Amino acid sequence: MEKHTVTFSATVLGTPRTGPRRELKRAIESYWAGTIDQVELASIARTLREQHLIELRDAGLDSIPVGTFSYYDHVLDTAVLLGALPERVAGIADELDRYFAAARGDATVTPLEMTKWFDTNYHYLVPEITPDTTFALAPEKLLGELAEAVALGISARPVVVGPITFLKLSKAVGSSGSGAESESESESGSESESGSLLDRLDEIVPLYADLLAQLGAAGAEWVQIDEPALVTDLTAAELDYVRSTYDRLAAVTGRPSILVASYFGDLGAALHVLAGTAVDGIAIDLIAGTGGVDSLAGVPALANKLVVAGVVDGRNVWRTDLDAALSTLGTLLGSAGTVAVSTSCSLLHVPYTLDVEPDLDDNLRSWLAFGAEKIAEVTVLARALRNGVETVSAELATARDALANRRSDPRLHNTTVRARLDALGPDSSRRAPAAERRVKQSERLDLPALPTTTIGSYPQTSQIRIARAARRKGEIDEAEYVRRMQSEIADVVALQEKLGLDVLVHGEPERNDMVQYFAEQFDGYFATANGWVQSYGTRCVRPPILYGDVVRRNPMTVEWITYAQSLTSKPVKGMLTGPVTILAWSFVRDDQPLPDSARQVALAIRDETVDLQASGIRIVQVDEPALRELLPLRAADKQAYLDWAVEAFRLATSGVSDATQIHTHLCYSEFGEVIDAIAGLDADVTSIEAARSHMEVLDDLNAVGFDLGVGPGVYDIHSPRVPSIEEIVVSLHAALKAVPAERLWVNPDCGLKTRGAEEVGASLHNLVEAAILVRAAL
Ligand SMILES: Nc1nc2c(c(=O)[nH]1)N[C@@H](CNc1ccc(C(=O)N[C@@H](CCC(=O)N[C@@H](CCC(=O)N[C@@H](CCC(=O)O)C(=O)O)C(=O)O)C(=O)O)cc1)CN2
Ligand code: MET
Ligand SMILES: [Zn+2]
Repeated sequence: MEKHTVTFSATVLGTPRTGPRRELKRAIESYWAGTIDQVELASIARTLREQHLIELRDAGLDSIPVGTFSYYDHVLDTAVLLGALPERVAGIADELDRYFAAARGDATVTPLEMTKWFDTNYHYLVPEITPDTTFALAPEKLLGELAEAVALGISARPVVVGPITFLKLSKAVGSSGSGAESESESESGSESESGSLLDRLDEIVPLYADLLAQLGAAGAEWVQIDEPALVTDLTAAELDYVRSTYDRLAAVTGRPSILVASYFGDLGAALHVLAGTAVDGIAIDLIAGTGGVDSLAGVPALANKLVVAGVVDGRNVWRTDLDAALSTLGTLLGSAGTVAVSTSCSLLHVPYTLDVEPDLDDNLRSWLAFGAEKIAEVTVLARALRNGVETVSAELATARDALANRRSDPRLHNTTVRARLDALGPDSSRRAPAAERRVKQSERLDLPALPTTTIGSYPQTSQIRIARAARRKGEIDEAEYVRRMQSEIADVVALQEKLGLDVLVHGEPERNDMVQYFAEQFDGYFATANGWVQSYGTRCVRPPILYGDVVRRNPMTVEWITYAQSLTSKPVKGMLTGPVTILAWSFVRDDQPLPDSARQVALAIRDETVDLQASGIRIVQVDEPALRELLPLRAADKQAYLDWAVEAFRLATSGVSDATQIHTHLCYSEFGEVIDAIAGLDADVTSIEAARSHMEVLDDLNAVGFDLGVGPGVYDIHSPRVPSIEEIVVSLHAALKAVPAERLWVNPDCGLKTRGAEEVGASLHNLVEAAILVRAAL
């Protein structure tokens, strides 16, 4: 390290930001609704930031990340920092409204595309870079947040998304002025097109250099440059870009010390490259990384750097094994110049604190650590390094006891479930050939060509949420709650009948969330009361905690679906969430392999499909929107994942007879790398997000010989815009070029729960009319 460097010992790479009680979410939504103004919003946001900074300092961190606050998304913030918002929002004079227009669109502007942040359930906005993009530094937000912290006397470390990651996550679009809609060639965004964008480093690295100098002048001792893209497979040319970029940034005069933060996996070859530059520190994820601490010993250049050791899991909720972490840190001291203790990644992905979870039993509580508890673990470990292990012996003993308590808990092993899974042979997850199933199903269902349907949810109105909140508080009893939900179901069924849809749904009003709803009904799962985690923008989820063997206590959906079916002679689809998605959107066990957990969840879902069938339900949809999300970041690990993921889905869906039609639904992703797996699911009908990708997914499916039913989404439900009949007709004709009419279904892109009732009625009306027109012309 350079001699001026002041080092630190305890930090985290980032923190949650929506507010411990979702205060920021509520404030932003109030601003959108026009009930508060910008001044009030800014003041709420500032108070939240300042309280949080003080908490982090008082907890004992001696370097505190700033600039990680966001009104919507940190990648969008980086686009603003670099002056790279799309041309189509440039005309919006107000800065904040321009920002929100880029994030969410408005009456005239399509928003940036949203996609998954690496293998997490957080979504970022994909910056669009055109040949005409002229980058320009806009550091006010970051400098402002730094100044707030400095004024509080806090040792603040500004955080920015790094230049390599920024360009790798951005998408190249044709030319300025054109919206995302017209950019078919680069719709697959980030990954495939990224090579070409790295040649724009020459334009943005000077801005980062300027930023570093300004941060140094404003009093920052350290800056954290996040480069999670470095844990993905990089070509030799890309590694050269890493080298030249950080050589250039390290050469900036008056800069703070530079910490390059990697997370979500191993740096691999990029570690040697980074270590060979003059950056001062590297943050290493010692949880997700499989190379482990020993691989660092072979990097002599680390001996003059600060290694920020991610030994506390930033993405899962288990209490840290402090003895194991200390041993890792001990090994690391042999290869690094200096060691600081940290979380493995930003705490964005975990809830704020266990303190607001009244329903946890003492045992389970003792096994867990949310944000605040993880910060405490970091400081204990840092104290052990600084002052000796004996100074934290009480904390180590508590951790040891909790771990022992967890290991011996009977809830971790259910012999019935394990015996049932052991008894299943490989044939238990195979159905009869698709062609045989098709014959039996079409006799039973008697559907027209191009059947119309929806993906499951209808608008989650405030009426619905108020009823659920009232039930939670005991203000209404179960019978009244059921009555209100049934009345919602009856409305949704009546609406679908009126619109003339062919396959109906019950609308999912009773579900707080498509994963949490099921987790609440499984043994082995704990659903939090306040464990909110940002999913995108102001939308949050409460990932449930899988801690033991999974047992379905009772049928979970049968009464709701059969009620809906009792109201109509048209088929109503049973609606379930698949095992991969249930796990992807949960905090999962770390004491057994994920595929083992997947089989347990799959068995529970399989039992539900069988019960639905026995109650007269003819179609069951098992959603797997997160299939792509869990795909490992490195090519070498992908196939093994896809194998167990497909197997789990098939286990969940092969308990029914040939005449029961299995649907699945996939969304939120680019499907290129998982196309074979989609075919492998062997679902009779697959509805898939396609509206924003111009139906290209259909050609990809054809390329792998897919010959089952498919419903490419014909309009984008992420926008309030009502699609016209004509444009849906155009979509359907495009689909018919790739898929014969016998296999084609007509449906939206995804569920309708975030939409308003009026636009849903109008959109579905147009969808049905379009299907009738195209059908007539077949
Ligand atoms: N787990 C998960 N991950 C996912 C998705 C998903 O559906 N689930 N979809 C994608 C992301 N899309 C998402 C779309 C919508 C929401 C969403 O609407 N979230 C809601 C919360 C949903 C929820 O849990 N609702 C509960 C609790 C609602 C609530 O806040 N109630 C109030 C009281 C009632 C009120 O005033 O509205 C309270 O508790 O304070 C319910 O309905 O019961 C929100 O942020 O507002 C989240 C993610 C990918 N990842
Ligand atoms: N059945 C679910 C729904 O319609 C599928 C959503 S995929 C994120 O909401
Ligand atoms: Zn979906």
